Amino acid sequence: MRADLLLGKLEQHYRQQLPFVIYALPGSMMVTGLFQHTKELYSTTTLSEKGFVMAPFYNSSSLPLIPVNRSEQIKADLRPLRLEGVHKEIAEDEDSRTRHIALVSKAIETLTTSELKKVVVSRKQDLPLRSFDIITFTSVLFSENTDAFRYLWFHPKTGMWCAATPELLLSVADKTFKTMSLAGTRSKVKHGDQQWTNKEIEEQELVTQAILRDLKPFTSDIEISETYTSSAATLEHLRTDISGVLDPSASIKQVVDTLHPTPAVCGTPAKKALEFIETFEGYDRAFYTGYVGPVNLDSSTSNLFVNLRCMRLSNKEASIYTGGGITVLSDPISEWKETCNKQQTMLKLLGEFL
Ligand SMILES: C=C(O[C@@H]1C=C(C(=O)O)C=C[C@H]1O)C(=O)O
Repeated sequence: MRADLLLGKLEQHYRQQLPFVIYALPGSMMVTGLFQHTKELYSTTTLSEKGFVMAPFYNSSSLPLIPVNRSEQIKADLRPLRLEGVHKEIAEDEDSRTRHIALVSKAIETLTTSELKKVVVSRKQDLPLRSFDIITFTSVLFSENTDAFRYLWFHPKTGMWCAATPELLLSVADKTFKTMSLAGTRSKVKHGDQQWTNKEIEEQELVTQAILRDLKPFTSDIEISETYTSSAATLEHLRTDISGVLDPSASIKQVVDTLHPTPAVCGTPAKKALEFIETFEGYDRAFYTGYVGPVNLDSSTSNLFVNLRCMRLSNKEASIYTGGGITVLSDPISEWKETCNKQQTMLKLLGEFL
């Protein structure tokens, strides 16, 4: 019943172009929806309000927020409405391929001749939709990739965005925190039990070290897991879990501002990587590689995820955003393929609308 109620509310809000967000934490089919009463664009500069935040990649002091006290909150178990995605191949776009390979080659050249050690480069692919039905789409989004954090956000000022992201940026409950270092990508089917290459091991280690360095001033009792293989849809990544205690004086915003953007989505040194991205990537990442999630909800816990395996949607078009970390050991053609593989997570949700 609650599931029908939630989806009914969603359809009505979308028809009226009223802001809403629905989301589910990794491993859960319990979906929370926040349905804002008016079209106003609320924002936060401190992450101290209760609500759902949607932060862009590029530094922005004011972050879009759907506040709990301006919304109706509905929770529902979406298990009864389970719906599988439909796999549909799309043709490789030659122009995008040429452009991405040139971008990766430029990155490798810059890495060899400067102090830049890693840079994450990305692309956006626009796909026309034959039709779009928000209820079917939502059912598939929340049925697939249940290990990921899934959300669907709509605001008339930002458009509609969704993701099924495997990457936690920061979760905080009672001053204890969790985060992860996630990098290195390979296809699950192809590699089976094979070892990871040095390129991937080094690339992920760079991310772990940067996170530990950035957290040091605010934290104590840090625990670091072994680095292990973690699966995300058809892909696998290298992952290290990091947890500990936040200093009583540290605010979530302070910690997030030092972590974001991590070298998993930007590079290292961060400033140089950002300069490269701004100069050569050639498009606006908008909310891709920003962070999203509930803040100060459910007994004051916050769960922020990196906005990956995401897309922007309208009734007519989907724009899928994907990228990958480049080091001097990268191969441009493999990097192109990696972005195509990463697109599969979102493509499977679009299946019947393409
Ligand atoms: C940039 C993306 O993913 C990030 C980059 C990875 C990589 O370079 O191997 C792996 C996981 C993510 O941290 C993306 O999915 O678009």
